[in-house]
Amino acid sequence: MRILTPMHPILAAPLLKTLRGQLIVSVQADEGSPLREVSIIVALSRAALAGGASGLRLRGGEDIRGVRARLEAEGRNVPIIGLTKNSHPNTEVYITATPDEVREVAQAGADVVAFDGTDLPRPFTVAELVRATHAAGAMAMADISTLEEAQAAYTAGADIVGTTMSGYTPHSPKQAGPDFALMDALRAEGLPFIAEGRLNTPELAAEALRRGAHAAVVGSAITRPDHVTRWFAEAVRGA
Ligand SMILES: CC(=O)N[C@H](C=O)[C@@H](O)[C@H](O)[C@H](O)COP(=O)(O)O
Repeated sequence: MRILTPMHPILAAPLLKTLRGQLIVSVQADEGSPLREVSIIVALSRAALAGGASGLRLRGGEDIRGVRARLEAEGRNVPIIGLTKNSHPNTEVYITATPDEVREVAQAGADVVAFDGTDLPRPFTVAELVRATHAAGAMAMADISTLEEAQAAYTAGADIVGTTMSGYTPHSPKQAGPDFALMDALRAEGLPFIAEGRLNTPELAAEALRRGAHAAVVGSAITRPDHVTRWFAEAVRGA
């Protein structure tokens, strides 16, 4: 049986309500990937929705516009979390780092803008990115790597945090699996969160929900066949 934490007031927003206990699929193709084409991102997104995803996480204005247009043509209104990556030079912060990027993502059709919510040296504060997001009419998701960053993001006005960056900042633990300790800490503090990062099996995604995640974002295991192939190839070669 699924155990969910009691509904936090912040989660009463209609969009977050529709995502409660649901799977969100991240559909991103990195530069150099054979999948780096808008039409492929659209097809992968439609496949994810056909399989039961309730929301999508997409990167860059082009992909967001492409998927939004196709879904609208089909009469479907699917929640989209949007972000940019590596758009701002000279910073370690690589997920949506500036108000301009926030606006690009929101104007392309994202309902939620995901941005870096870590303690890394950054060109704009989390509060500035929250303000830009709200001014653009979207909800603000801070991608964090620690409990302290989550607390600071909520203080700065974020609507939700994601565990996305755990394992990708120098001050968070590197691990092969999801950061369940971070999820437990967020839950213990009563902070709502979306679980994201290395939820590589259905069991791990379900476990994240049992540990109080509002929703689970899965990317690589569903939409990066090159990564999944590498997991298999390495296992086979090491056998
Ligand atoms: C750290 C970072 O850059 N994460 C990115 C954030 O959007 C994506 O590359 C990930 O695919 C996404 O977070 C989902 O995670 P996973 O692919 O592990 O299921």
